[in-house]
Amino acid sequence: MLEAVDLTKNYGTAVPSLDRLNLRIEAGEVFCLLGPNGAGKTTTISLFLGFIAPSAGTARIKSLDVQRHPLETKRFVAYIPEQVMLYRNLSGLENLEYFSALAGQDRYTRPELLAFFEQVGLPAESAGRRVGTYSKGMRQKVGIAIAIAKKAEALLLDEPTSGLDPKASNEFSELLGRLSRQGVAVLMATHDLFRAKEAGTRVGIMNAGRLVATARTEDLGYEQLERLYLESMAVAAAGGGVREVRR
Ligand SMILES: Nc1ncnc2c1ncn2[C@@H]1O[C@H](COP(=O)(O)OP(=O)(O)OP(=O)(O)O)[C@@H](O)[C@H]1O
Repeated sequence: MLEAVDLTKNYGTAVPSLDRLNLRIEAGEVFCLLGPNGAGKTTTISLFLGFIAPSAGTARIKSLDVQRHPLETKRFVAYIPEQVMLYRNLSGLENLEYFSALAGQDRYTRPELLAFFEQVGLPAESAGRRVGTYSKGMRQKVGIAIAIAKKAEALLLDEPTSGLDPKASNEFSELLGRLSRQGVAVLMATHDLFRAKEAGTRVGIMNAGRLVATARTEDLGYEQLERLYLESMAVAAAGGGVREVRR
């Protein structure tokens, strides 16, 4: 569903920002990308979104090369950054209507739009309110509602829960779980090991542009994940392949 084959981005620096990433995320998986600042997480997401072109290798969505099929692949994918970009002066419902229409969906009726709102746990009372009055957690939920309305088959998220309180963050993770159970492939970059363990089906740890370890979250306790993360920093410095941790 989401596939990186030897995906590389080099801005002309000594160390590539992304160095031969090989990764496959199937429909229904939530893959959490962990790693320190500058590891290459946002670069990976930007390549899948076609915001930047790879120096080598391929990013594919539903087997289509993102570079060769920019319009088709954009239709399949939804993106939720740290701050979901919405029109502050439009209501939540108007934003939802606008962005789903932009994604090529037929116009939804008001009850249909309200149903998307309800699905993501946004109170019906807020639907007609200006987004400028929403909390961050509410705006992130509008982002998920847009992904659902857009019928996205892949969801890319870059630190979507940063700055959310634990309850909002937990609700957000539950929504991701629900989307994945409906067959959406999810790739989420995060610094939050706890959230990755809770929300993810798999984790990948990056450092200095390289994917250095992967594991299924069901195979690791939180403390083991933290240990793997810390060990991965040393492994990256020493070089080598991807460490796949299995129970
Ligand atoms: N336009 C650019 N020109 C040059 N270098 C860049 C550019 N964009 C990113 N980089 C470099 O690529 C590397 C990877 O950056 P990236 O933003 O992917 O890291 P990240 O893992 O998302 O970090 P963070 O956790 O801080 O968001 C960094 O060293 C960064 O400085």
